[in-house]
Amino acid sequence: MDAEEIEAGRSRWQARFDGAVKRGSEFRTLSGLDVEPVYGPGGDDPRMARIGWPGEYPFTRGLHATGYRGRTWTIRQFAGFGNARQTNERYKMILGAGGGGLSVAFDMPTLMGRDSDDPRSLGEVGHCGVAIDSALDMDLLFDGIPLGDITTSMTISGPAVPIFCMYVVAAERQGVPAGKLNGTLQTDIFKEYIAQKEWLFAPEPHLRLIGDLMEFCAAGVPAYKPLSVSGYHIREAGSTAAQELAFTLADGFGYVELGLSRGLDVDAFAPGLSFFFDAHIDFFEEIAKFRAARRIWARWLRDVYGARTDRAQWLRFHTQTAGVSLTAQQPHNNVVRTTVEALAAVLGGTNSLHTNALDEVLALPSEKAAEIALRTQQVIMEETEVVNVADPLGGSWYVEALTDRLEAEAEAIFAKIRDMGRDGSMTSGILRGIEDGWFTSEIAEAAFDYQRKLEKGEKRIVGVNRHTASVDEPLEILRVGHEVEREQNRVLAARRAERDQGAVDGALAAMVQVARGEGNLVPPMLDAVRAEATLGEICDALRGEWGVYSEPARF
Ligand SMILES: C[C@H](C(=O)O)C(=O)SCCNC(=O)CCNC(=O)[C@H](O)C(C)(C)COP(=O)(O)OP(=O)(O)OC[C@H]1O[C@@H](n2cnc3c(N)ncnc32)[C@H](O)[C@@H]1OP(=O)(O)O
Repeated sequence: MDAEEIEAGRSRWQARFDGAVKRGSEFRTLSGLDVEPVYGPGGDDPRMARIGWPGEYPFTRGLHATGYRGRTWTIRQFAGFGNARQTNERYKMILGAGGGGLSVAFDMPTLMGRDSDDPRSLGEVGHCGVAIDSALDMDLLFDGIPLGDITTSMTISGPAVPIFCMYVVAAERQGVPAGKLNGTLQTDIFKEYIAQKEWLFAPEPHLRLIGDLMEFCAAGVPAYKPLSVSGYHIREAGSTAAQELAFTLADGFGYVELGLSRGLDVDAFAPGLSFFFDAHIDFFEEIAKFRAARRIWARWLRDVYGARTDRAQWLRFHTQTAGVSLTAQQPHNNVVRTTVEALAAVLGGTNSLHTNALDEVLALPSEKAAEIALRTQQVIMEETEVVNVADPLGGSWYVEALTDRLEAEAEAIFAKIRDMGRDGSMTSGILRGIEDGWFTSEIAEAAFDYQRKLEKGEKRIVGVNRHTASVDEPLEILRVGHEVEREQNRVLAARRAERDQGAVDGALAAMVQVARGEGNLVPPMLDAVRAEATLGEICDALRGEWGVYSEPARF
């Protein structure tokens, strides 16, 4: 790109910047030097066609001309344990301490669409997240938290749609219509088959449910993001950065194809697709990964899927620091790891961020550890001045080269996935890759390779294979007692006794009727939830219709 074109780009950026709302008017270094909102080349730079300016295609440098001068990222700490009341208290603590949004962690029975009193739930209720059995639990979870004023993320994929319905019903009971809700539901079933392994049904009925949800939200809940396409679980299962990038974006393309196959307008539904990435410990590689992700997504959405609006081309993402990088040995050092990873996410332009607690490798975070994790973000946001300049590493020879390299790696993987399918679509390739165990074995190979390097000492972790002597004291960790399960089951039994069983049975039967045919499942599911049908009952009714899915055994 020649100097004239670069100057034209700079003027477009300037006009956008001037017209946008900023958080302040003076942005300086700690010692008082004025800083520009963005930096670019002084003259000719052939890389500029790929890099561009913040706020314009291909969005390598961020979605907004103002970067974090317009708005800083959302501090969104993932939290949930015990019952809805206990978690509600933690949310109030997070919001009181400056958290900007909420993020619900559900317990294992809920994630698998089982009630707390299901025999399979024994010993798991409230352990890795909060137990939610019915809309009444959702009411308690957000008691005193106005759902019309806050964005809430809910991390659940197998039973995402019934949980969404409970959220909508809890909002209705607060007097907030569905159309006013803003937030995110994970829903990403591809990554369940690929990495996390928490599905309910075979891919086909799951994709039908997701299509129903996309359709429902595009029509009536416009600000809501019904899908958060996740690379986090893929990376945490052991993938490389390039695999995380490529598998996640490929999954995203699969959901775009799903929307298109339902006859939806890409400019209407694509803004509802958001992303979720891992921020691992290799600082520059992670920054490059985030920048490459935005660029690839914008290009594919525009050139392959025909999106015309910026919002449909935007890749918005949440980041969580890498759980797998934390160590049980010398756990206080985890604060340092998390800080470095969080800074990478911020320099990569994350829209929302969770910082892990130092004890998360041992248990769910204690209140003190959760506070330190939150304060870590606040130190970065308030003290370091990194929020003054958009994409501050843009133009770095190293970061730009890594961004290009990751993009090229991802493109090669996309081609492989497409080739695996029957019809050249990404969806067909993904489904084939799932069926053949291709994704799982690619990730396993990468994880094995890393582990071998760690054991040979080629990769180093402080406290694990380097600098192991320590004056560690045991940490006090959060324990969820079994009385939580007993109490949850007592309350559930009482609710079942009090509700109108005829209404529940009728609503479930109506929902099954739609499941058997072709209508949208969200409205009848909402009715079942309003009648106080439980999560397990709703999912069991669908299991009765669609069966369950078992992964083909592979050696
Ligand atoms: C590991 C664990 C497990 O499985 O156990 C998990 O999965 S935990 C998984 C946890 N997952 C999550 O927490 C997912 C969180 N995801 C999200 O919150 C969303 O999907 C998100 C990534 C799009 C972030 O949404 P958000 O509301 O926090 O932030 P946004 O970036 O959308 O910003 C909010 C509004 O401010 C606007 N805005 C932002 N920055 C600017 C700026 N500089 N100038 C002008 N406007 C701006 C945005 O356009 C938007 O408005 P407008 O809307 O009008 O455009």
